[in-house]
Amino acid sequence: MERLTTIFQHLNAAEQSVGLREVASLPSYQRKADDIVVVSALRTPITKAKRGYFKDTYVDDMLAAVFQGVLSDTGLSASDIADVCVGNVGDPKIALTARVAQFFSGMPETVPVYHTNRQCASGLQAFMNVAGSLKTGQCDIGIAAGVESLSKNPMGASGFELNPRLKDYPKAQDSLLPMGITSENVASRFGISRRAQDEFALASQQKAAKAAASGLFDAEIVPVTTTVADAGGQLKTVTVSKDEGIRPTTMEGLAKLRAVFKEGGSTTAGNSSQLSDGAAAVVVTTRGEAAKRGLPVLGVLRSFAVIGCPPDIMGIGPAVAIPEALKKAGESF
Ligand SMILES: CC(=O)SCCNC(=O)CCNC(=O)[C@H](O)C(C)(C)COP(=O)(O)OP(=O)(O)OC[C@H]1O[C@@H](n2cnc3c(N)ncnc32)[C@H](O)[C@@H]1OP(=O)(O)O
Repeated sequence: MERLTTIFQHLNAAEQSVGLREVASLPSYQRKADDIVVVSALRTPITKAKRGYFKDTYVDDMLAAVFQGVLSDTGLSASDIADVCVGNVGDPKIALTARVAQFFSGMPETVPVYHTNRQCASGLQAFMNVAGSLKTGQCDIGIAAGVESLSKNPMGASGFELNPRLKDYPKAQDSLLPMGITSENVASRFGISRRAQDEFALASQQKAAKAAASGLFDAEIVPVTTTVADAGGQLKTVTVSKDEGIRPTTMEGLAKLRAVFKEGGSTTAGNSSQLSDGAAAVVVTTRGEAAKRGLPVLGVLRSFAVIGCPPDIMGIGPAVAIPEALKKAGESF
């Protein structure tokens, strides 16, 4: 009993230290030793593809930076990590890249690494894969990561042979649509005006600028030292520690931008998600293991849901899946 009380005190202390008390006070919230928790979460800065500081950086270098970051943040030995899963969409060599990154980061060969692809949610799926391994007792501590370099691996359905039978399957054809067109489809199908999109973009820029100016991102960003070629092809060494997508933005400035994907459309460079390069990683374990090792609980897995949606409006995915995830967690909104 005394041991249980001590563990419970550890659990409380860990959560209070990261301000999870409000969540912990929800009626449906019960702490259990086998809860899946995040004890470290770090990312590289997010840079502009093709023109940003990571345009010449290899995918494995970005991944290695976040692997090293979370290992040093937790103080865990690399051999404590029982499994690593990397979410990625665009790198055709990700199976090799992920293994290379592991060695760059100093993790020994005994740590297995694999990858998963659930499109834009690949990093989240990597987290769920590690959570599943923890739940089935395959491992005690794992790393879930995500990485994408649109500089090195541009998006698009070019460069491979398409099955001619696609023409008979409209939804299969829709799966090849560029994200910008799916954005136009969402806007017209759900009546989302250009103004509403620009207002959202402005609010997003303002929130990001405020958070960056007050240093809120600093603790989650791993500065990355890399090389970048200038306009003349000359390589220089830089240490990148800031996101590149945040820029001074006004409604007037946004209103001047033309639609990029469709004549008369409403998706512009200002209200689109930027083409980016970057990586992120979390250390995932159980609440009991975190308490044993004195690691802080930064987040707790309450539920997860995956639901497919029409591919020509794929951007609505979260609107379909989040209610289901909340239902599974016993919450509503
Ligand atoms: C891993 C991932 O990144 S997945 C997500 C990828 N996102 C998508 O697929 C969504 C679709 N988006 C896209 O394809 C691209 O963002 C595009 C094609 C719309 C725009 O790409 P780019 O031309 O590279 O955009 P870029 O950021 O350079 O902006 C172009 C111009 O628009 C203007 N602009 C962009 N944002 C703003 C803003 N907030 N306010 C005012 N002007 C702006 C600027 O004039 C800018 O030129 P500048 O950089 O010289 O100032």
